[in-house]
Amino acid sequence: MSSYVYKTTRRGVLLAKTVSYQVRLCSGNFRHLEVLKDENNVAIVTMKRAPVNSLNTELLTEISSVLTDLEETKCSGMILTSFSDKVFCSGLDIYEIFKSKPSAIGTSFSTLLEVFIKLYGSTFPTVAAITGHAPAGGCVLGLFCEYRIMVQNFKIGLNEDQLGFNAPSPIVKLMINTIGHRNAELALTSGRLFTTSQALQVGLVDEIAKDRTEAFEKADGFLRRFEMIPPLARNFTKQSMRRALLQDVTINREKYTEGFVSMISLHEVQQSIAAYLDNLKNKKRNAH
Ligand SMILES: CCCC/C=C\CC(=O)SCCNC(=O)CCNC(=O)[C@H](O)C(C)(C)COP(=O)(O)OP(=O)(O)OC[C@H]1O[C@@H](n2cnc3c(N)ncnc32)[C@H](O)[C@@H]1OP(=O)(O)O
Repeated sequence: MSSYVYKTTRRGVLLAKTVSYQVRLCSGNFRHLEVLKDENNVAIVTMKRAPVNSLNTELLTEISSVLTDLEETKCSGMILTSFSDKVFCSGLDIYEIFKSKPSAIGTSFSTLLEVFIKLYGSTFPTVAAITGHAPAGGCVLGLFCEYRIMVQNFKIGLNEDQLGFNAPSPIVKLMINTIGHRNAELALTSGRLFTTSQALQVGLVDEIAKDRTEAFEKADGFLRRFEMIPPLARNFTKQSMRRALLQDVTINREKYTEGFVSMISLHEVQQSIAAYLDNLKNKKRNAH
């Protein structure tokens, strides 16, 4: 078997071309995720929905159920990453929000908010090893984590305005909390995608890695910071800092979902998405 297994150890992270007997698979049968746990109960959750990890409802539901499993099994930390060395996650599956029924758009967005609540509010430390581009919902997944390490020479950001709609308010708040009001306003209104080094400068990511292996070493380093910190204290502090936003999303999930569906269903927005998709296809054609 030739799949790679990333094994965290006290001395760092080994990238081993092996099926490691010390790493066990998390329970659950996932189509788009690989979930490994090491002997310290650190989980490595790898999204593997080819080609670009677009977040359809199925993938979002799988992420949500892994998060429940990790809480139940008292996971001591989680690294979220991608199978791809080019794309971390391309955001919501555009085909679930383009020319789709309101109910499908609603389910997709509501499931994203479910992941928001569980990942942003997790009791265990979380880190995103961003091994490639992370536009829109891809950036959002990273923002749900506590720390972001991004491989150099990719792009990340909330480019929703380029698609013709705006990022909903809890996502805007998350961005403001991360990069500050001024930077967030400038970035969001222009749908800006930052290069890895620009993202570091503005605080959208916390560290840069030269490649996947270094990203994992740094992710492991982040998790090891908490080895000597009592988990209960750490979690109380985390929850107290995140409570306001978590409560807002939990209480208003339905309202935010309805708002998102209404916005996406607008004729002008659907036209913008169509133009964006054309542009994406043309770029691809011109590249060949
Ligand atoms: C703010 C939060 C509120 C709502 C949350 C989120 C909203 C969203 O997330 S909307 C989605 C926004 N996403 C994007 O704008 C990303 C668009 N994609 C890209 O920029 C590039 O594809 C990417 C840089 C990710 C990768 O580039 P390449 O490696 O060059 O691949 P291709 O562009 O050739 O793409 C391959 C294949 O995948 C399809 N694709 C890409 N992104 C998506 C997507 N988000 N959903 C569905 N499908 C996607 C793309 O069309 C290609 O398909 P084929 O042409 O059939 O091969």
